Amino acid sequence: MAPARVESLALSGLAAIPPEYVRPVEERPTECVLKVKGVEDEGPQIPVVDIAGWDSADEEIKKEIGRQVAKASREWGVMQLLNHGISEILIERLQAAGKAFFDLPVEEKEKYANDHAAGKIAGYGSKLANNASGQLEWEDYYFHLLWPEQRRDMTTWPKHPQEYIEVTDAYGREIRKLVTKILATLSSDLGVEEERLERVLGGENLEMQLKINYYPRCPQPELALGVEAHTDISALTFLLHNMVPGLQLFYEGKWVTAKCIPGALIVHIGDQVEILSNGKFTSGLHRGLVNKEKVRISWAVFCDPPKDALIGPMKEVVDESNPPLFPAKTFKEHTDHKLFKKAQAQAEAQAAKKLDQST
Ligand SMILES: Oc1cc(O)c2c(c1)O[C@H](c1ccc(O)c(O)c1)[C@@H](O)[C@H]2O
Ligand SMILES: O=C(O)CCC(=O)C(=O)O
Repeated sequence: MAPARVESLALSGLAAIPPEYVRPVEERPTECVLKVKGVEDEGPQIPVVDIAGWDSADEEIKKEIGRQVAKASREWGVMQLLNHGISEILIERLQAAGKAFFDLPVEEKEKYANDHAAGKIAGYGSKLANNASGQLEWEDYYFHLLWPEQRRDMTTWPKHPQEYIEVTDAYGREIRKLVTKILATLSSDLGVEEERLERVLGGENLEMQLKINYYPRCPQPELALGVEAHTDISALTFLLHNMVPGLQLFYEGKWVTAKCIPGALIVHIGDQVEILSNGKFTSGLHRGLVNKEKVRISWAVFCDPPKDALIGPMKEVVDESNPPLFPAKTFKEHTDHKLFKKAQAQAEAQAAKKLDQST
C-alpha cells in the first residue's frame, strides 16, 4: 500500500498534525527560524564562494577560489556558490517543470508512485514508516537517476510537463561539469593529482540522483521536520530551492538557517568525500524545516560512486600521525550500514520512550 501523501494531509485542512509527524522535543525546531523572513542576520553563516573566476587565466584568482572552497569544505561541509555558470533561465525552467509536476492532482502523481519497500526508490514517494519508531517526515518527493545517461530509465521520469525531460537533462549536464571542477579543487587541496577524487568515485560511472523535495504547508511547523537531521551518503550534493527558507546546518553546536541568496547553488560535502579525505573535509549534518504559510520545494542532486566502488581514506592522506578514521567499504555497504544504524538508533529511542512512559 502506498504511504499517505503529506500533500493530501495538508490539503485536508487538519489543525493538528498526526502523531507520526510529531518530533521528540529535542529534535523540534526553535521558534525563531520558522518565520518566513525570520532568518537572523547575526551569528555564523554558511560560507558564500563566488566562483566567477574559476576559468580565468589568472592562476592567483583560481587559487583563491580553491582556498575558499576547501576552507568551506573543511569547516562547514557546505557552501553557497555564486556565479557557478548555470544559466538563470535553465534554473527557472527546471524549477517551473518540477513545480508543474507537483501541481498535478495527487491521483495523477500516484501514477508514478515508487515502491520503496520493494527497493524501487525511483518515482513519486513519501517516507515509509520505519517499523521501529513510525516517525515520518513532512514531505513528498520525486526521485530518479539523472546520470550516467546510458543507465537512465526514462520510464521513471515525469512525462508531465512535456519539457521536464529536456530541462532536467540539461541541468544534469551542467551539474556534472561542476562535479569535475569541485573534485579537482578538493583533490589539489589534499595534495593529490586533480583527477584523483573523480577517478576513485567512478569517473565516467559516477552516478547522479535527483530528488525533488516537496514540503507542503504544515499547520504545526514547530513540531515537525521536512527532512530529519542527516549527513548525505553521497560524495557531493547540489541543492537549489524555491527561496523559502528551511535548510539548516549544524555548526558549533547550533542549527544555522541557510540564507536564501538569489542565484546561489548550495553544495554539500557528503560522506564519501569525508571518508576519502580521512575527515579533512566534513560531511555536514543538516535538516529541513517546514513552514505554515509557504510550500517549500528543493532540488537535490546526489553525486555517488557506483554501488561496488570501494571507498576508504586515500593512502596519501593517511600516515602515522593521521591514521585512517574510517574502514574501507563499498558504497552499497556504506549505505546499508547507515540505514541499519539509523533504524537501530530509532528503535532504541522508541524503546526508551516506552519504558519511560510505563514507569
Ligand atoms: O544516492 C543518494 C545519496 C544520498 O546522499 C541520499 C539519497 C540517495 O537518498 C536519500 C533519501 C531518499 C529518499 C528517502 O525517502 C529518504 O528518506 C532518503 C537522501 O536523503 C540522501 O541522503
Ligand atoms: O530541502 C532541503 O533543503 C534539504 C534536503 C535534503 O537534505 C535531502 O533531500 O537530503
